[in-house]
Amino acid sequence: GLVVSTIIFMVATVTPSFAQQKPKEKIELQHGAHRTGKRTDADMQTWRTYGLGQFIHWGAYSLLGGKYNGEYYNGAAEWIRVWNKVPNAVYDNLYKQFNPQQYNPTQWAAMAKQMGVKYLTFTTKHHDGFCLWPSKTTSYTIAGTPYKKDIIKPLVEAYTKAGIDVYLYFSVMDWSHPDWRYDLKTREDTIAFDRFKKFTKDQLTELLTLYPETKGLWFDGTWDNSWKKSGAFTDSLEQYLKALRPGLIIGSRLRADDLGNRHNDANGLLMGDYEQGWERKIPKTYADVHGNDWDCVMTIPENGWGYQEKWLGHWKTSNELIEMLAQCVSLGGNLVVNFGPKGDGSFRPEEMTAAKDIGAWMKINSNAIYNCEYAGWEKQDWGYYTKRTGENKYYMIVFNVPVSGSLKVQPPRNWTVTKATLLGDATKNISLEKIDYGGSFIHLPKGFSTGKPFVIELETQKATGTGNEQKAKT
Ligand SMILES: C[C@@H]1O/C(=N\OC(=O)Nc2ccccc2)[C@@H](O)[C@H](O)[C@@H]1O
Repeated sequence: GLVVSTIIFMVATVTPSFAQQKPKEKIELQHGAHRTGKRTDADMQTWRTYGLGQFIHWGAYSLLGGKYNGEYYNGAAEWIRVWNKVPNAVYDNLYKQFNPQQYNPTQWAAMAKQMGVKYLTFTTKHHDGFCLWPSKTTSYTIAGTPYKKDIIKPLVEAYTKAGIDVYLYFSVMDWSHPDWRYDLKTREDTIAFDRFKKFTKDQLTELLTLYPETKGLWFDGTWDNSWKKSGAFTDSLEQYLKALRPGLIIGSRLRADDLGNRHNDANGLLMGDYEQGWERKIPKTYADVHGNDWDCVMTIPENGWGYQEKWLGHWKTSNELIEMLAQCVSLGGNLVVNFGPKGDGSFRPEEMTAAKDIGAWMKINSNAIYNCEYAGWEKQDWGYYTKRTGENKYYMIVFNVPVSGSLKVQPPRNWTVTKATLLGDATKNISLEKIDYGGSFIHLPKGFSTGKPFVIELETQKATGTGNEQKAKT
């Protein structure tokens, strides 16, 4: 009776209630994240302004285009070497036919410039190990092909000259190297993989030395246990590369922490300058972004990054790609659209059309994409908001016009919209009707339709007065 209830009372008062429980203990890590929050330096600020990027996957796999002996591989074309119908010896000798007579980096850069991309990510070496630069670390390089010449140098020069920053993709996993290991199970594995790590560091040193204009490295092929068990090495490698090239931008696919965690360390902190997990998928809400910088890399077909003669499944239309671009920028990220040139260095028509259409749209609407960030306004069904960094300027990127022809805008409390301008056709008379609580309706002219997404630029200011002044019809 009394004794028991007294004991229960005493226990209850000394045991912190669930809500008051101490935060999760921080796990001591030597090789976890060394920075919390975003990078704030100028190089990273520039990275945030890009909005739109181009990925290019090009290599020996481009010669096959996802096809061998008249049959199509139903996986990603740049992975065709793993298809049991392609003998490794056949694949590993393909490079002896690599002779892209239509390779014209100046034309590639011009197409990218017209498309409106601000950065390029280019495959220097994919999982097959074939190097598109004349590396001294292996004979499996462009120097051993009929083409002979360095692919990367003229590409970096042409894109840099066109005002497009260059980032180099590098696959750690290298199927061609005898010391590559998927896991470290024996002492021999560890000895071999130590040689492999030295080889990797040497190749990366070559890339940063030969192409000093490179703004960053896009790592891939780092999901296997061998790499997850090499946390200390991944940490020292990142520090070495950043010392070699101060300001270098490296995403979250390089590192592993002391316990083999990737992207986020055991304390949930991002290891890398931006989150690199958004591959062919886009965050749904701002919460999914966890306060990180991030970009989404996207194929135009459903999957497949290297040239594939037969695109599998659905091919994204230009409007779908533009909507993905709007979604990414509206959530504080960049969209990087992938192109897979053919073995001869030419682009397929669908990719050239996508570049042209996106470029035409960007010509009118790029103010809603470049130098923009997450707006934080209540999302509406008509599309996505972006905000110009450092200014009180907001953009509505509209994909779905309601049957009423009126677009609702609900700024945060105490803010109101003072002006609405249609980009590209300021004469189109759209009218702004103020409604309760700082909100507005933007009325589009009857029968307004551009057949493609359009942008309305909003000027805003802090609301004055009590907020119940007459609804001014402007
Ligand atoms: C950009 C793509 O990157 C890859 N792989 O990406 C991933 O492994 N993505 C991934 C893996 C685990 C979780 C989430 C994404 C490559 O295999 C592919 O050929 C292409 O180069």
